[in-house]
Amino acid sequence: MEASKQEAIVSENKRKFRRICVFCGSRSGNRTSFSDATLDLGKQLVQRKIDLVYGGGSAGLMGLISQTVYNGGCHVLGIIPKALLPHEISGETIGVVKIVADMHERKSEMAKHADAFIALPGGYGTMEELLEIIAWSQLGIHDKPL
Ligand SMILES: C/C(=C\CNc1ncnc2c1ncn2[C@@H]1O[C@H](COP(=O)(O)O)[C@@H](O)[C@H]1O)CO
Repeated sequence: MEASKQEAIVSENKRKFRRICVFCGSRSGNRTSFSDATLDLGKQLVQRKIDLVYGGGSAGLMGLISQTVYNGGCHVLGIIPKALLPHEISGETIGVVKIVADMHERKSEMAKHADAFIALPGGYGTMEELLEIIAWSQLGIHDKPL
């Protein structure tokens, strides 16, 4: 095998986080710093060639992070319960959208597909997702960084 190919594989394997799950608001919130932080994170993911796993919504900070990562050329996987499709997705979908049965399956799929979790500002939904993923860590259900 060529040395350059070998180096590429080694550096790829060294890269710990290939897909990060981001929990964030389905609204933009009332401070521009929320959108600024979301945009910064999206750009960081793109710069580090890290793919995004998120809740699949197209509005608010969820829409902003997914659009930023997708436009930057990284893979975006959105996971959304069927019942929420008309509420959280409007217009064209971004990246790959996986439709699941319910909220629990959504969280479990998000956790399965990600190597780590990051929470940005959000509402009760974001808080719930973050707390559950922390609780799963405490219970030993996963050992992924958050
Ligand atoms: C029904 C279950 C849990 C209760 N609630 C939620 N669990 C997971 N995700 C949720 C819940 N409520 C809303 N969400 C989603 O969070 C996203 C951000 O919402 P925010 O309120 O704007 O922060 C959004 O996609 C919501 O659908 C059983 O497990």
